[in-house]
Amino acid sequence: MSNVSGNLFVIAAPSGAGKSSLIKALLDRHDDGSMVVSVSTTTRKPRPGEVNGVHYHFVDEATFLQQVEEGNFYEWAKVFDHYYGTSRTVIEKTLADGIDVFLDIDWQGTRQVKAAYPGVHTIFILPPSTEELERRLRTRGQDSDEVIAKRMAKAHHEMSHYAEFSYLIVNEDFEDSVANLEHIVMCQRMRRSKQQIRHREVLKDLIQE
Ligand SMILES: Nc1nc2c(ncn2[C@@H]2O[C@H](COP(=O)(O)OP(=O)(O)O)[C@@H](O)[C@H]2O)c(=O)[nH]1
Ligand SMILES: Nc1ncnc2c1ncn2[C@@H]1O[C@H](COP(=O)(O)OP(=O)(O)O)[C@@H](O)[C@H]1O
Repeated sequence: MSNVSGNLFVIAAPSGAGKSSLIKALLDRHDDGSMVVSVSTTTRKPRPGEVNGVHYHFVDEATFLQQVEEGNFYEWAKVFDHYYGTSRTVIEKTLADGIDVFLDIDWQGTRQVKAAYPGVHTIFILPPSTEELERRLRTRGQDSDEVIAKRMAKAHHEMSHYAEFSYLIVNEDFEDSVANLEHIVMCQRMRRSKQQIRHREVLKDLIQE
């Protein structure tokens, strides 16, 4: 167990802007166990290729609402007619172990996390245009026309909350966006370790305060 707690990052975006791909690319670059993405619980049905426990914990509505009652969620919200929530114990334990945690959640959940954990770093991902957003949803090829239409209709509302976030990344060139995301994460890591080292005895020795 580390004596330096991990950083908490929220990454939000309209569906299809690229947040899951960006988080995955960043985690692939840092596969030393120093950062993880939280696996949410949802009542949405799995898409082809999605694995229970890896992409989401897929549950029915009664199970989800029971977990709400039991206070198991750090935050939860209804998005696109389905419930989504973040496990409380996983977040708290992972951060306490010194591991950085990413939450891929919507603006409603972000508000709850900011209230519970003011030190959270919030990042919003924008697509370069509405047309490109729709193109990405279509090329992802995992949602029906009806679902895509619903997601596009909600996109402007989701994007209208961008100013509630500390950082903004326009995901045009994918590699540039991963580099920007990595920069934000590394800067926060350095700030955090500097803050925590300040209180250590060893530093007193080094600078002979
Ligand atoms: N509040 C909240 N939102 C979540 C959670 N998990 C996923 N979401 C959001 O729910 C929305 C839909 O997610 P999903 O169905 O996977 O679609 P995708 O974003 O298009 O891949 C996205 O905005 C996610 O960020 C969660 O645990 N809490
Ligand atoms: N910068 C980019 N340029 C082109 N396509 C992208 C870019 N970023 C992501 N994509 C593609 O857009 C689609 C949606 O990305 P995804 O990560 O699933 O979005 P989200 O998690 O925000 O819903 C995927 O097919 C992904 O490969």
